Amino acid sequence: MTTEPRVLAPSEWNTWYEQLERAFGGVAEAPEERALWEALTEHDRSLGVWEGDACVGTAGTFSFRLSVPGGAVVPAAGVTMVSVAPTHRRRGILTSMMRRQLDDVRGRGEALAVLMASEPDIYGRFGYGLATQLMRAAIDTARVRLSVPEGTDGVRLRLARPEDAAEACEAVYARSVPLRPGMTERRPGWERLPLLDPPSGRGSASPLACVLAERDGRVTGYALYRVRPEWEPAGPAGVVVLEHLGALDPESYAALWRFLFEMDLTSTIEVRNRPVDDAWQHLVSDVRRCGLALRDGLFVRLVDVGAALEARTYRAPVDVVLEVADDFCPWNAGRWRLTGDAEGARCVRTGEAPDLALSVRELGTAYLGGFSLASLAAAGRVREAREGALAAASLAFGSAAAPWVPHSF
Ligand SMILES: CC(=O)SCCNC(=O)CCNC(=O)[C@H](O)C(C)(C)COP(=O)(O)OP(=O)(O)OC[C@H]1O[C@@H](n2cnc3c(N)ncnc32)[C@H](O)[C@@H]1OP(=O)(O)O
Repeated sequence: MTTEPRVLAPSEWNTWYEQLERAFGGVAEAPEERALWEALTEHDRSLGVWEGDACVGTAGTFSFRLSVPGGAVVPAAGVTMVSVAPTHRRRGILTSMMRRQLDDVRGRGEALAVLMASEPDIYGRFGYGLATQLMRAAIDTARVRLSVPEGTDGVRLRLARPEDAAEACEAVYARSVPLRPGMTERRPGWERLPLLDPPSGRGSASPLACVLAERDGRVTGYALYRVRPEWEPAGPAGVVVLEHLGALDPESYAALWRFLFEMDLTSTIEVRNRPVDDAWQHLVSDVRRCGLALRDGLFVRLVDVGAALEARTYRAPVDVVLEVADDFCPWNAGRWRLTGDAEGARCVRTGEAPDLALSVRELGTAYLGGFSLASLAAAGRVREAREGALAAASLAFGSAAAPWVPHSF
């Protein structure tokens, strides 16, 4: 008999995780990767559905702190490790876990839940909206030239072992978090994620390598990368695979990219996950030869509409009444008056006439400023009831930097 989801006991973790691995195809993760996810699992926030001793459903939650427009870093439930046994699919087990999980998140007073989806089609029904995109690229460095700003030559580059450089890289990362919505503060243990480098995950590429940018003896940027040597009849055609890059100023940023561009015996940089507004696009001579591609990134769900809309700031003054539909979390449904600007915001229940009507999913999509309310309205997903309200709110919800999540979870 299938029971309701219940909280995971630490001793059950192996059985629970085996169910997750099976649902993803049954290929066992490398021991070091498994060990890291075990260490990061928050047992008291992880749910299992059991049939006797057999685990048939899993869902985890990480206690993230997420950057939102305006620079505040706020609690957010990071939904993860979701699976249902192939023998038990499509009979409502995921729905029961989503129900319990969102009730728990609400009980903890977290206004946001976020996730990265294995398939984008799954989570809209639970009120999650696609809020960020990530950029991929394959840059033809044999044809594309890079122009760097003045001062770049003053940046010193130094190779380091990734483990030895981790503390300095993390310090750069930490300073970037409030500057870009969607980034998460790294809680203890998470600094190991960018260093994860199991041989089975490298393909024919090298182990992870690290280059540091330094100015006046201070680390001002880093890149974690691999090299995949390849040879063609006409000569070398190696690939630089960029895993992570962070920099505190334009010169350090450009010096790191120049390093990647000029690597001997390579002619491509493979970019796996960068923000859509990443600045290297303005340094290259021919963006068309950079093989740009977009993919869905973070999905956001407002668990408490009022608290979530008050947690961020707004690029322009806004005063708007939102009529929100929310079937899965009905405590959010109804009218909210949002007033705010770049300094702060208030969002309270109201009985006034609505200016915009939308579902909580659209609010999630617009929340980090990565997609505009105007584009959602053009798709018929936001309805304007007062002329001018859409343009004003759309402007206010924007973000100076495109929201982005630097890693999967
Ligand atoms: C954040 C993360 O961890 S993402 C990882 C998600 N996990 C995976 O992709 C692993 C492989 N897949 C699975 O384990 C399962 O198929 C799950 C978890 C995706 C779905 O579990 P189920 O218990 O079958 O879902 P459930 O029966 O509750 O379905 C609820 C609704 O979602 C729909 N649905 C479920 N899975 C999918 C899917 N992959 N694509 C589209 N719709 C889906 C169902 O059709 C159903 O729709 P309805 O309400 O209109 O009838």
